[in-house]
Amino acid sequence: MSIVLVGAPGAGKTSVGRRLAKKLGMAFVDVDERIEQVLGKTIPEIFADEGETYFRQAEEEATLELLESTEVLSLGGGAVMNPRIREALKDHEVIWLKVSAGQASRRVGMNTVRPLLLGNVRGKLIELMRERTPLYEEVATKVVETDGRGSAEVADELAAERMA
Ligand SMILES: Nc1ncnc2c1ncn2[C@@H]1O[C@H](COP(=O)(O)OP(=O)(O)O)[C@@H](O)[C@H]1O
Ligand SMILES: O=C(O)C1=C[C@@H](OP(=O)(O)O)[C@@H](O)[C@H](O)C1
Ligand SMILES: [Mg+2]
Repeated sequence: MSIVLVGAPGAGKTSVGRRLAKKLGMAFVDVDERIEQVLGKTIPEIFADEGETYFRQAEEEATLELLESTEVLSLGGGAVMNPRIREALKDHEVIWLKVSAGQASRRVGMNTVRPLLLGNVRGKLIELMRERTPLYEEVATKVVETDGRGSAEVADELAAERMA
């Protein structure tokens, strides 16, 4: 059973997952980073060259495989849209890092690393969250509020609970 981090872009999945795994002495993989390694391209390049449908297929394959083999796994924000991924998550500990659209947009800022947010970052986050919040809720076995808290604090709290 893996520890899996889900939530909107900017929730802190990548940063909290990495720190949590380090504290617990467990292996960590970020699905987006794995996809970038395997395809030899960045996420924005994959979206630009191959399109979102291709990315989602690569995401499904990587996520389902890593769920079987990784101790701590950070998913991409849109992975929960996939019913096969939601089904596979039933066998794991799934931590939903909750964040407001305001905080998430401040965290991800204007950078171009997230192609789906290009243009109006806050508006697009609100839209994504409206669609995905019920799905994060559905798959989560634990919910952690991250607004107003640093990623290190969130990770340290999760690690402490786990080691208690
Ligand atoms: N709790 C937090 N408070 C403030 N900044 C954060 C927090 N969690 C993450 N960040 C910052 O927000 C940005 C996005 O974090 P990241 O871990 O990539 O999120 P995700 O993988 O959920 O999209 C990074 O620059 C990270 O340092
Ligand atoms: O919300 C999404 O659909 C996406 C979120 C990104 O991951 P983060 O949530 O780690 O930013 C990445 O998988 C891709 O850009 C698509
Ligand atoms: Mg991430």
